[in-house]
Amino acid sequence: DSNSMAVAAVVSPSAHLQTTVTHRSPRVPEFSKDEVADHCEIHSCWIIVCDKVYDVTNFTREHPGGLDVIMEYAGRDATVAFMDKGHSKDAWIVLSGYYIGELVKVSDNALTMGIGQDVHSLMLENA
Ligand code: HEM
Repeated sequence: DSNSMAVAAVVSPSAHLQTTVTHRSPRVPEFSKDEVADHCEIHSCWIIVCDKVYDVTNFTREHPGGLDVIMEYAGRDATVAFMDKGHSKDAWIVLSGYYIGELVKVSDNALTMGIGQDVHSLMLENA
């Protein structure tokens, strides 16, 4: 029925704007901070950069800057570290190859109240 259909504008990792029709399930996978945090090991290493989630498991050993600096951020937000190092455009392209989805957005209200991710996790748990 028409209620279960939604038209969504989705920005793909390659930054092409697409209009797509979805049937309740979101087109781009979304992960909570807790889900990302579960992937903090050498055999499964996810990181967050600019609210996007990357599975860099197969890259850690190839990283020109070394395995350790990435593992320091395994399961966590590496935005500041990644930016501070001043990675090249190539590094951003390499990173984009490991994109798996978006970090869940928290409602503006929750953010304004300063509660953020915690509230969203509770909502998911009680859904
Ligand atoms: C996980 C995503 C990451 C990717 C895809 C990535 C990619 C790269 C690439 C391609 C280079 C080669 C130089 C360049 O192109 O800029 C590089 C170098 C480097 N990266 Fe990363 N990097 C990542 C995360 C990090 C993090 C979290 C740190 C933490 C500080 C870091 C620190 C460095 C350092 C220090 C170098 C310089 C190595 C050298 O002396 O040549 N990288 N990275």
